[in-house]
Amino acid sequence: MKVAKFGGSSVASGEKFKQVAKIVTSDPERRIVVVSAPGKRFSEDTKMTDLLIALAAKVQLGEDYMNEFGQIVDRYREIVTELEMSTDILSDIMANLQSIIDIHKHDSFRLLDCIKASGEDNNAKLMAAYFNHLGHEAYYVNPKEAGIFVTDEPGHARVLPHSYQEIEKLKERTGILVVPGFFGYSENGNMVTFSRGGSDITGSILAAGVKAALYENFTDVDSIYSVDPRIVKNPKEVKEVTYREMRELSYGGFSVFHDEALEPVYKLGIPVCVKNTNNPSAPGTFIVPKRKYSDTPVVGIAGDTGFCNIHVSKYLLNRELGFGRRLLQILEDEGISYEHTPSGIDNISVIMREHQLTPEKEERVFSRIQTELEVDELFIERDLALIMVVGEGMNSSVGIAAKATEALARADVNLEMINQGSSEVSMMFGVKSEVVPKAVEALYNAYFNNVYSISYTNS
Ligand SMILES: Nc1ncnc2c1ncn2[C@@H]1O[C@H](COP(=O)(O)OP(=O)(O)O)[C@@H](O)[C@H]1O
Ligand SMILES: N[C@@H](CC(=O)OP(=O)(O)O)C(=O)O
Repeated sequence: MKVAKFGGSSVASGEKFKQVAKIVTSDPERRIVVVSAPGKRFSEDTKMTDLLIALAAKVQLGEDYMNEFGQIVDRYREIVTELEMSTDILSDIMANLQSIIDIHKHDSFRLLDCIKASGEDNNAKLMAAYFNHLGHEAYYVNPKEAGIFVTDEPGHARVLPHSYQEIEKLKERTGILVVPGFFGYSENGNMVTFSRGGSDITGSILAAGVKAALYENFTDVDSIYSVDPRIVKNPKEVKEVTYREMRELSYGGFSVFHDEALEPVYKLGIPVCVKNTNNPSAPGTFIVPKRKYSDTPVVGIAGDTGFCNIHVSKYLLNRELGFGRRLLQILEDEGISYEHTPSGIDNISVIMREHQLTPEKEERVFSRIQTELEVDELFIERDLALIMVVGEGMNSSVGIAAKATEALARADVNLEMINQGSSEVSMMFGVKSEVVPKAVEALYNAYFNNVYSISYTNS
């Protein structure tokens, strides 16, 4: 049995629905289909999820929302019309949206989450109806019915372990099962979404639950490339990448696959294949437990913005018992998670996602660090980006770091931070956000086009 997830770009129009149906029905193993909400039809288009967020904002403000409501229904109408299906389903979609608004209009968080989830929910109903329209046995399966239970953290849900036993029961069902991506149900029955791009997570949870032979993730590119194709034109395709490498690359900014989506499948060793809905015969990229990496120690280079760094220094910090713990405790008390903590003898930096540090939190955190830890120096650096050079083969190669620093120096990129974890599967560079494109391009040229002088050898 295979689980096939189709991203927003693969279900953005009636034409794309037809392509999805062709792909699914061409392989009887493709029994579980996960769909996102309709994505962009062209680069300036707006994703359904963003239209829904705009609708929720209007409702929250108590303003007239008929324009946003109309745009959402029109997107579905366009698909239904292109598919030459009955427009009756549009009344169901309108009734569903209106009832979410009526039930949750006084609870902003819940309203936003349920409206966001409706994008995939209504699209899955439409996809199942389309399979039926073509004469196939297919069912819309709500995530509650499928057994996807999650924590009650709107916009950040995590799967609850007992889900997997429930999901396994789907194996007994017949026909094509169409499950909406992006959300599950909390124990008390609320619809709760994963973070943005989270339909990838739904597909992975289902693949793990039914112990699928393969989790296919259909998108709009022929493969995962060694660098974001929006930064470097026609980059090298990646044929195989390990779970560990992919986790680092997704975290580092490869938006093609959600960075939390590997956890469910990697424990069971279920392979993932990223494929193109518009070119399904292309082999795609396989994400696997192990790969041969002797010829390509570096598999990819990723960059992501939106970080900041709180830097503290204190004379004889290294002798002060519990300093790091107390510093991180202050952040924990404010509900802030940190990403990295590079440190020197008398200083430590805490790198975190910038959006977590609201002005009020920043004021409290700074005042507590100052008074409780009595530091000599305390400042924040904003607009930071992290660039990751990733590859399992790096730990047995000499000269990899030298090549990176040479390339960055020649591209006139100032390094704010260098970090290499003990796993040696990645190297991380902190840079200012605005230099990400040139830094990534310089690194790509260094590793994949060999334009710089330093070369590396196997140790
Ligand atoms: N390294 C990469 N390899 C391939 N695509 C990438 C990479 N980094 C970023 N992308 C972008 O990810 C896009 C696909 O992800 P996304 O838009 O979320 O697709 P979907 O609509 O299928 O969920 C591609 O069109 C591409 O622009
Ligand atoms: N529609 C949601 C979830 C998702 O996974 O979408 P996509 O497959 O288009 O990345 C979002 O935009 O975040």
